[in-house]
Amino acid sequence: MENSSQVKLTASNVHDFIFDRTSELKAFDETKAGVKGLVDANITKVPRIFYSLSDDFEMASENHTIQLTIPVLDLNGFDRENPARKKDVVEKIRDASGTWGFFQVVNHGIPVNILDEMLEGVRRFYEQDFEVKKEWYTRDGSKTVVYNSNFDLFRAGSANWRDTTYCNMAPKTPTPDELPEACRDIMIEYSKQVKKLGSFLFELLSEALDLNADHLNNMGCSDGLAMLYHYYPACPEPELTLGASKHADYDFLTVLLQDNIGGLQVLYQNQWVDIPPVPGALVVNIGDLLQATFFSQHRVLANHAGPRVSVACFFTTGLMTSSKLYGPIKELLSEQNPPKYRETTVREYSLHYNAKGLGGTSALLDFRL
Ligand SMILES: O=C(O)CCC(=O)C(=O)O
Ligand SMILES: [Fe+2]
Repeated sequence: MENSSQVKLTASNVHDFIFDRTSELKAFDETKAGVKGLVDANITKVPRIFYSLSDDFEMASENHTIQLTIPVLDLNGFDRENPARKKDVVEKIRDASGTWGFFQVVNHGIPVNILDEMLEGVRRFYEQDFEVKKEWYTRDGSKTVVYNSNFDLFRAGSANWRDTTYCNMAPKTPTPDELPEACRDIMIEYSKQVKKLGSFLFELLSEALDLNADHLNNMGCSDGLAMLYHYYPACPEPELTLGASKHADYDFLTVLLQDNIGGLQVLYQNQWVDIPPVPGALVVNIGDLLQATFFSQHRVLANHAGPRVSVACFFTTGLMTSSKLYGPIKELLSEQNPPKYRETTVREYSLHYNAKGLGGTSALLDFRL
């Protein structure tokens, strides 16, 4: 018999039982304090807007059957006059890019004090006085510096446990007074160094693809550099949410600097594999626009141990408004290797990616031929 005190769900009252997600998202956004603001307010429970969808947690890291690690490549002693050494590095890059879409590099030429100061600068930015920081909070993508929590807050299935700041550093570098005082000098210095390293990596990647060394650089792959610095506060219930949902990057190549907390994982043959912090190393990952057959999908776990900080430098193109088409590299096509994706402009691809947000199916799939 039906219990009369039990309320029955009907078409007219169903909305009372489904939490008003949009209002909660809006309220959170209006605080301009991000996830860090929640933690500073000493919350002990993760708000529902951050609950991950179940398929985000599919294939949890506990299910690992074999212990795998992505390759760590030593760029030390790399010398154009030393063909044997060069051949070795190029082969390793070819291997790592083809199987993982990810590798780490050590002895990459960026001094460790610059890496440390970059991470320190990111901490200074997020941990500064809230009244100063909130002036940078915006969802207006035309601003030089865009700080907010979850660029896809109102589009994604679940919000991520992190705050992010976005800034284009090349081809046009902002002047220091356009950047946050907490980290302006190091943003300029670090991105200069990453740009140099990026051109070098594109040379190696070109050779790994059996192209002329300058092919990818000539295509404009290293002209544009977007810097994203993230802050993942310690999470009271890391089993309920993610620092970053599963995604691939929308660029040609990403150079990522992470601190020593950990949590970054790459999806490899249906398993989540940890990308452990290696002192002094930078993580390199192939973005969608350089992707041929593999998706280098990755995510970041939320963590009791935070805050965790990281800096992702996205190599795009200097020509965000250009109609230049990127697609299968003609030199690499053959009957056995037909084109898989249609051509697109960097602008079209970024807009499509942005509209989809993180956590869903890969944006690249929508460009399959
Ligand atoms: O914080 C990290 O380790 C990863 C960040 C990331 O995946 C991104 O910015 O696209
Ligand atoms: Fe990413």
